[in-house]
Amino acid sequence: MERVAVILNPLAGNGKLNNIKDQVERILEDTFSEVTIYQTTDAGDGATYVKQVANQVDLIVAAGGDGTIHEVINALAPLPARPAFAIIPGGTSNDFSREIGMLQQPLKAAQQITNKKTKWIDVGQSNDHYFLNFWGIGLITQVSETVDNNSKQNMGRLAYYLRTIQTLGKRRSFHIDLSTPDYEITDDAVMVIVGNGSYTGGIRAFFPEANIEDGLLDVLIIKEASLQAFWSMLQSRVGIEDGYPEGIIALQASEIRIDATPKQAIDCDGERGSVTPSTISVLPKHIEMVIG
Ligand SMILES: Nc1ncnc2c1ncn2[C@@H]1O[C@H](COP(=O)(O)OP(=O)(O)OP(=O)(O)O)[C@@H](O)[C@H]1O
Repeated sequence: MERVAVILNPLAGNGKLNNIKDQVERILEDTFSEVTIYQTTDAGDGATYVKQVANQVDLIVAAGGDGTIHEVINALAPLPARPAFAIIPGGTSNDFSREIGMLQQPLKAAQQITNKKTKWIDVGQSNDHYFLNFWGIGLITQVSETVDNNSKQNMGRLAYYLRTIQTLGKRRSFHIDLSTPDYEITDDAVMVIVGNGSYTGGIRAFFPEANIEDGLLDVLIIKEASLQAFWSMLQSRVGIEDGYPEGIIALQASEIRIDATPKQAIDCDGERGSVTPSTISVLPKHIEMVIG
């Protein structure tokens, strides 16, 4: 692992990476023989750089918030030959960087990358979208939509959960037909979440036991009646140790087909994707990831 491309969003996290990009470069250059920093100037640049450099480097480092990570992984995952991937966290939640044990100070994360410790990790796929953390419909999409930048900067990850309280009053249930190799479920729900990693909005809220190497996705179906109990549980413990409240269906699967009536907008890792119906599958050990 010698040739490294760093795709860096200088605006991420209110510009915090912009001030330290030279230091990041120096840290990486002490270990890797070839380091090039590509700064994004607009949404979409991250994907363009991946396509340009993927077959010329051994490692792509995405430096930015979850939006940048999502863009880079979506360009990387479909390639037939994929360089290794690493993250320098620079945003608000930095969900997947937490999952793989990266320190949250960007310079410390750059230092961790020089250890070249790697792991092959699973990637989730929903139609032609890829996700590292979660796929969701229902309440979770309303939460992502209504978290504005001000709230994010002032309150960070808590913003997602404060918004959830506000959104609880506006929930609307929908009908789902969900099937996996082992289950057929027809029911009403206010939220369906499929997890690969265990972090959402910076905390291990929904899938504390998720494993990114097991070739399985975790599914949670939350019904209207169980929503308040579920929310109380998240607030009180921020993690699920003793099982889920009644009315919540939890299962694991390698492939999930889901249709919803009315159609639901899909959120992948906090970014708006397509709409249902969707086939969600896991690509087992699809990416070699540098871990902390
Ligand atoms: N220079 C840029 N100007 C405008 N948009 C950019 C630029 N670089 C990247 N983007 C886009 O901005 C979006 C948000 O970026 P990113 O997630 O890195 O930062 P953030 O919003 O500060 O982080 P977080 O979402 O964790 O709060 C991404 O979807 C990315 O494609």
